[in-house]
Amino acid sequence: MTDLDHLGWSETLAQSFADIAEPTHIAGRIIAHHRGHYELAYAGGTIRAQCAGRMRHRDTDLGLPVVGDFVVARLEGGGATIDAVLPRRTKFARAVGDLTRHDVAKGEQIIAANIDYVFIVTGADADFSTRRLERLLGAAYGSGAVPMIVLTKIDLGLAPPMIDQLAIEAPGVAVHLVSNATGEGIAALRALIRPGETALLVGSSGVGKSSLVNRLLGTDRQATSITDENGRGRHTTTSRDLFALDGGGLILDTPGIRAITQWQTEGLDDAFADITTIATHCRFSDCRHEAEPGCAVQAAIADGTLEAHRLTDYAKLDREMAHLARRGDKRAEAAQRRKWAKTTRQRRTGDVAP
Ligand SMILES: Nc1nc2c(ncn2[C@@H]2O[C@H](COP(=O)(O)OP(=O)(O)OP(=O)(O)O)[C@@H](O)[C@H]2O)c(=O)[nH]1
Ligand SMILES: [Zn+2]
Repeated sequence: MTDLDHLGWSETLAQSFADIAEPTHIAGRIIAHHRGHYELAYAGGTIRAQCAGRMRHRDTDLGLPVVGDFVVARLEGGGATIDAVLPRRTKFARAVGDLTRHDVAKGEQIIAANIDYVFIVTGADADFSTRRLERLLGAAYGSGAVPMIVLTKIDLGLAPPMIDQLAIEAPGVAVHLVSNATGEGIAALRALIRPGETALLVGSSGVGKSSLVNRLLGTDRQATSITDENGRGRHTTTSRDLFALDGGGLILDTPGIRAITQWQTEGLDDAFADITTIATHCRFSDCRHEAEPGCAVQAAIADGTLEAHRLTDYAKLDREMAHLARRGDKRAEAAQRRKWAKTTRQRRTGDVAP
């Protein structure tokens, strides 16, 4: 991964670079973001990089670099110093309530940039969470990239209503069937990502994202990111989240994205912890708490342990969130979530609204 074209470099980027770069500058793409530094791929290889001090202390429009960003940097002292982030074509973001960190601009935290596809990975053998799918679709549409659903583990069988359900929940979204165990569908998926294009993987823990990355690469990336010195595994400094595929496409699988399913229900599930806790006892995992048999939430209302208005509020929020997620309006969704979290907090503690 040393050629800029193979990293997704374009005419537009070249123009933006030419507009601001000085003769000592190089262009590169962020392939990993660690606690105190970045890994930068550029024409000369891969190098450890840090942001220039003035970038960290000034509020730029683009904020600090994220994985997938193209940046303007200077090589110095065996490393690189990043002076600017080039304009992002697409950005995958999560809304945040806490704006104290300076990588947070305009109420959203950008997790990955310049992606072309969002692969929503889910196991074909298990039921998926409608709400999670809606959130992921919303975030994907909000990013500007094209969402696609990747059903893994088809060697274990396809949950029969899955395809019909997806047609309803994710209309118009392409569904790809793969098996990381047998390799079925992998070549087709790899061919879909054209040279220079980047696909971001999202999905819950255990759905097979790591296995999918390894399959797409045709090698075990763990073996490439860990050195075995003295028989003990040790992470090297060259770990990366962005991988180049044989066909010229790129895939992005970042730890930041892995936390996504937690934040997506964050706030909401906190505000309605009473209901979500009780709901774990519902007979059906996708229980809507309406008239389903074995609904623990309805039972709790019937025996007086849960007030009926809690469920009414929850259902209303759920409908609104689903609507916003369908519209792909990430910001409105976040505002709505904050509003609800606040209202329910006030209701529960008896505070008076300001
Ligand atoms: N049968 C079968 N098993 C699979 C397939 N893909 C993944 N698995 C298994 O599912 C488990 C989880 O796979 P991972 O690739 O670690 O899942 P992940 O999404 O990366 O999970 P996290 O690292 O927790 O985010 C492992 O035991 C895999 O061997 C598949 O297509 N078929
Ligand atoms: Zn229920």
